[in-house]
Amino acid sequence: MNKTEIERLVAEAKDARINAYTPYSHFNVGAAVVTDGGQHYTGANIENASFGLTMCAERNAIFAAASAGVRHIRAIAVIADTPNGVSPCGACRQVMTEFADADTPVYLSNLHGEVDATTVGELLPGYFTKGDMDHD
Ligand SMILES: O=c1ccn([C@H]2C[C@H](O)[C@@H](CO)O2)c(=O)[nH]1
Ligand SMILES: [Zn+2]
Repeated sequence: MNKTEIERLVAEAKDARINAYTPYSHFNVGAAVVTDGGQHYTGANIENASFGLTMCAERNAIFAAASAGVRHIRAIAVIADTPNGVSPCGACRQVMTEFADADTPVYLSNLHGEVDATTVGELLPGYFTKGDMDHD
């Protein structure tokens, strides 16, 4: 991902954040993914009165891509109003691994222009995969 591509993905995550539905936490998150084919998908966090049913921005973006038939993601950006780049929750880290590689870039961003580049593998070392279900 070059600088222009990263800036575009972070800007898309920021735009998606506008549609966050957060009457309970008031913590708005946006996410954007770009696929191997160059298609872009976004998501925002959507809360529920039954709090546990809340869905994070990252998973909404990834599931939007997957629902459109995408099976591999090239990069992910996440943004929130945080002091440093927002830290994805454990569930989203695991879901990222399903359609990405250990070295797939993840850009953790905030509204002050911070963009911390990390990877799916760094975010969740030892993540559970298909191969972990193999047995004889
Ligand atoms: O990486 C994260 C962390 C939290 N949230 C959402 C879930 C909930 O709506 C709010 C507070 O946890 O932030 C996300 O969307 N992504
Ligand atoms: Zn999450």
